[in-house]
Amino acid sequence: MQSRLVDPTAALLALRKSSSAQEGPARELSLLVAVEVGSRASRPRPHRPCAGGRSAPAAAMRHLPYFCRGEVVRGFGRGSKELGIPTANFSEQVVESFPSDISTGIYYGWACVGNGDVHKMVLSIGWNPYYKNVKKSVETHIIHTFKEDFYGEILSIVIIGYIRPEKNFDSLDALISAIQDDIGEANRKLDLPEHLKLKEDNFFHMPESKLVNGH
Ligand SMILES: Cc1cc2nc3c(=O)[nH]c(=O)nc-3n(C[C@H](O)[C@H](O)[C@H](O)COP(=O)(O)O)c2cc1C
Ligand SMILES: Nc1ncnc2c1ncn2[C@@H]1O[C@H](COP(=O)(O)OP(=O)(O)O)[C@@H](O)[C@H]1O
Repeated sequence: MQSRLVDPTAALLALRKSSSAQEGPARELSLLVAVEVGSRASRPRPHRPCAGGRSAPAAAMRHLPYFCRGEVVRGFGRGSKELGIPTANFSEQVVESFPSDISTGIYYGWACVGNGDVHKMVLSIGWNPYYKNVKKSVETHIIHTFKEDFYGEILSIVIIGYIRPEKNFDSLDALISAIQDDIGEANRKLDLPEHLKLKEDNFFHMPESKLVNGH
């Protein structure tokens, strides 16, 4: 499934038509969350998305800024334990809803857990060549210290800029060091005024119940 941000009521009606097996508000919310993914075709683009001074693939840039919302699910548990850098994973359904031609690689943007504050983030899209994953994943490291895990919560992100392609590394230390550099780059880029604007976007202030009701 690939979908742009659409009128939530229309999306819900379309989904109701296509899935009659399970009914009820919880089902409606999960379906709607799954489709609440995409760039905003009608939204004026306030800036050209950035590529960290390097040339970024056109397939990365044309989809940015990219808005996405979905539940946080479990991954392999390596982020915290092996890297010391936890990454919140989206479900397979949300990963599949990304444009099929969006470049794999490392990106930066803004993220919000539930109705919490909006924080800087770095994001990895792809197969994690160092670990040779079989399934594509979309993983967000939020540049903030949380008191506890937030599995099952709704993570909202806007992807703004591309940093680099995914790479294999000779050692775990080299991978960690590259991710730390990405975090540094994201930190600097996101302080630019044109990026700060997206932090205030209404997307981060839409309670899920409103989306379900289509208001
Ligand atoms: C900013 C950032 C950059 C990353 N770069 C790479 C990379 O170049 N190569 C790679 O194999 N994995 C990369 N990863 C993915 C990590 O390997 C992955 O997050 C880690 O394996 C944890 O996965 P898990 O959440 O499934 O446990 C990156 C992750 C982040 C957040
Ligand atoms: N700053 C953070 N960024 C992302 N996830 C975080 C952060 N702090 C805590 N977490 C929690 O850690 C989890 C990711 O840890 P990780 O070890 O990568 O496990 P997994 O492989 O299950 O994603 C997230 O799902 C979230 O619940």
